[in-house]
Amino acid sequence: MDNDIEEVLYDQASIQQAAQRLGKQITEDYAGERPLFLSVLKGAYLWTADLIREVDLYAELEFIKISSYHGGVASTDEITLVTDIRSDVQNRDVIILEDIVDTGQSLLFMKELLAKRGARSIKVATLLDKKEGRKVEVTADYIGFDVRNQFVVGYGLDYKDFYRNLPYVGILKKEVYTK
Ligand SMILES: O=P(O)(O)OC[C@H]1O[C@H](OP(=O)(O)OP(=O)(O)O)[C@H](O)[C@@H]1O
Ligand code: HPA
Repeated sequence: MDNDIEEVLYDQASIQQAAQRLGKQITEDYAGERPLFLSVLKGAYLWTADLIREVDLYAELEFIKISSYHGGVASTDEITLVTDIRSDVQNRDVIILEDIVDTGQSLLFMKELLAKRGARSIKVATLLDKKEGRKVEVTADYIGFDVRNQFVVGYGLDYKDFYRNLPYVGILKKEVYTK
């Protein structure tokens, strides 16, 4: 798998540091509150595990699964809710956990869904923010790293459902997805 990677951008140690930085920030910002962390599967599973352990709050964790990509590098405008949560988000302070915000369409979908269900506040903690990729206007509140407009994989992020288990985030070689 390593041979398919052009460049390693963030190794496990830097991701750990980002989780510590954001976890501390969230702990301060939500002092005395009981936020609901909503992790967006599949991509956010590793980042969720890292970040949540750096948060010193009575926090709940839920997982939701949506799908925006059809296994390739190009995005689609269609987002589908694959697996919903059971808990009630009404009047809750929700923190969405994402691995990456790219076009912003997945995040917008999530924010609209939570707003419709009556969440009291909605914030977003993402490992990666690819601002140049935006097709819709949406912002993240807690950002691990800003990435350039390149296709990245690893640490939860996939290409055709592979590479999620790489212990770092890296740029996928172009020839891998153009061949
Ligand atoms: O900002 P966007 O362009 O919408 O892209 C970001 C979303 O795309 C990826 O999920 P994907 O739908 O590929 O599912 P996955 O998490 O199961 O890989 C990623 O995990 C984000 O949720
Ligand atoms: O760069 C990316 N890599 C993997 N999945 C993604 N989903 C949106 N952007 C990306």
